[in-house]
Amino acid sequence: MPQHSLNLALLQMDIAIGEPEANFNKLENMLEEAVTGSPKPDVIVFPEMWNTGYALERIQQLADENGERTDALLSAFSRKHGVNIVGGSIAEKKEDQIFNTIYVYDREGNKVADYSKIHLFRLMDEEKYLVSGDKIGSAHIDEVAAGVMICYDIRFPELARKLALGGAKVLFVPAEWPKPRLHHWRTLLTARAIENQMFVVACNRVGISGETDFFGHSMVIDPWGEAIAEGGENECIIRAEIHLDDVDRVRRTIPIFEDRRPSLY
Ligand SMILES: O=C(O)CCC(=O)C(=O)O
Repeated sequence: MPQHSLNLALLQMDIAIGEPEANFNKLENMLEEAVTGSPKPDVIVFPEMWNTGYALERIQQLADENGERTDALLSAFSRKHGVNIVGGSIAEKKEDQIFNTIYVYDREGNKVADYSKIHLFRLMDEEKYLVSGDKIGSAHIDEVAAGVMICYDIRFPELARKLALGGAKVLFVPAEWPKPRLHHWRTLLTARAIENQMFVVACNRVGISGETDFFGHSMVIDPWGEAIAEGGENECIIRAEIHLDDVDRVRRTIPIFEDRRPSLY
């Protein structure tokens, strides 16, 4: 029987650019804080590229080789604390290729899904240093069907729709989304929630890296488009409880999935 509610903890962290050691330490501290605080989370989420930040010119040296260090930490932590993890994303090195990849863990420490960002963000030169993934990301978290995507991916409504049509009721979005585009961030996340009648759980970073200033504003948005939690611009843990029945209720109220006309578009 699928779980009917999930307690979430979003680690809205600052990221030290090009310093995996500092970032692993920071993450471990915030993970401890997340599981010792109340309510204990069912799912912990963190931002995009949390291990290295956008140190793209040195990414070949800095990226996690086959994700081994990340896997060791997140697998052990999720098993020890019996918690699901949507592990932000990391710079992951496979042979000489670098991917921007999310790992998802269940409460037993099993890696149940991975997803490498499929839309690389040219404004931040991602396409010059990273290789895009070639599959979409979905997972079951305590039997709840979920989709995962990364940052710029939210500008592609087809992707969220495909995940929703595949059954997803919750969409997790690790991000490093900078100023000045707060209006885009909030609007696009809210639109993905409303049009797909799903929860959107988006975890952004805070802090300044070089000339780029990240505004945080991590959000949990319900299937009616209301923000039920939103961070400010400081490092913090954002907690929220989501009730999965809300998805079915909204989908019954305005049955867009029955009213679609895919033969016409
Ligand atoms: O689409 C945007 O405005 C921001 C995207 C971004 O920063 C990213 O994908 O890393």
